[in-house]
Amino acid sequence: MTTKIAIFGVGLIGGSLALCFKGKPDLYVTGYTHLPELIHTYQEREVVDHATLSIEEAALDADFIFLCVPVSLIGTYLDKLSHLPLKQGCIITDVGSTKASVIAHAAQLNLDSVYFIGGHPMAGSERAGVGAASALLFENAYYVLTPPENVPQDVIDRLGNLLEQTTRAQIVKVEPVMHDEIVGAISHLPHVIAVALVNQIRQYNQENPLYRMLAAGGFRDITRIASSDPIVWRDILLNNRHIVLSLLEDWNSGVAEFIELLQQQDSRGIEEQFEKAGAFRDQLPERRKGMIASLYDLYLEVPDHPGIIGKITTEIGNQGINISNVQIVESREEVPGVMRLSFRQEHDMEKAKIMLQDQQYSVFV
Ligand SMILES: NC(=O)C1=CN([C@@H]2O[C@H](COP(=O)(O)OP(=O)(O)OC[C@H]3O[C@@H](n4cnc5c(N)ncnc54)[C@H](O)[C@@H]3O)[C@@H](O)[C@H]2O)C=CC1
Ligand SMILES: O=C(O)C(=O)Cc1ccc(O)cc1
Repeated sequence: MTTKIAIFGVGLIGGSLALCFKGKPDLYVTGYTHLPELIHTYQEREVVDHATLSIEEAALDADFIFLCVPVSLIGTYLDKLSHLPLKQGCIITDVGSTKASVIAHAAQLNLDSVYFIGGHPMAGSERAGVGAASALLFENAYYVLTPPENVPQDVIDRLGNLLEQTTRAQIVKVEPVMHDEIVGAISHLPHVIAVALVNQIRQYNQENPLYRMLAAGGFRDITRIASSDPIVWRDILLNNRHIVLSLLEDWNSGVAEFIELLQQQDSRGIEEQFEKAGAFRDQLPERRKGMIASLYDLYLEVPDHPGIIGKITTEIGNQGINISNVQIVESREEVPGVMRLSFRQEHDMEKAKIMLQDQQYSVFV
């Protein structure tokens, strides 16, 4: 029997889930959008089996409904769905980056013979929209579920099994408030810091453009998440503001401690800060996808020939290897330029490296 899945908001996360479900035996995916112009985009990109502007058409016969809209809209769609005669046993879930307020909202609704289970795939990227969606996004990542106590285990398993089998993520159950505290610290706080840091440098750069010119790999890497979607992040930060505010106070204390160490020229104290941080960081799991995604970079020397960038990227594309980003780090006349190719998957980077080395390029990881 066909299992019908409705996705509300086929953007980065909704589109990636749709790509995980679509084409699997006995799964049929309908994408709902509020924007007529997106219907064509969904169809052209073949992310869903069917696209619709009608909430009823998407929801009424669905076995699973995934709410993949910005956090401030999850409650709005839950309200709308709660007034519809949904299929008995239907599981509604969301992918929002905060959980406590969504769970509290759902608990107040009169959901008759349907279930709500909060969800949060702990993987993503700084990009937004269906164009950035990928079936591989959640592979080897954690996928948090926050089921309310009154949801039977076999219902939780139904959602967990669907997700594990299609996304290849690992399901973990976490209590919603604890989820928001931990995710606040490992994801929301780093996003605020990255944005504040980039804006600090942006101001210096207005006086002197050498700042941007000289900002190389390290700065770019630690600030990648500052390019995240403003609407999605406005919603996340406002929704989790009490936790983020408390984390920012702790951050201020950490900065004040550093100021003091520098004012006192406390050499040992500065060393200790690096030692403690390094020891903790070295214990982070290496191979698993974390909240903040890695990019795998390859560098290669390229002669300054017209068309060379197109040639290299096309050859890599022809091998079915996905490039996430391309940048020319340096290119001057008479001097070979250095091209940086970034990949989301380590195995893509490895495949590209071997292919380029076979073609006699100088390649560095
Ligand atoms: N960006 C990331 O890496 C991650 C995001 N999330 C969560 O996933 C959710 C979606 O975020 P993304 O996919 O990143 O954003 P996105 O911007 O790529 O997708 C949002 C989708 O919502 C749709 N949408 C916007 N307003 C709407 C409305 N009024 N009615 C119906 N649809 C509407 C958009 O058309 C788009 O398809 C958010 O709740 C976010 O917190 C969760 C994990 C990772
Ligand atoms: O770009 C990155 O690495 C992220 O941090 C992606 C991300 C954004 C929001 C989430 O709730 C989870 C993951």
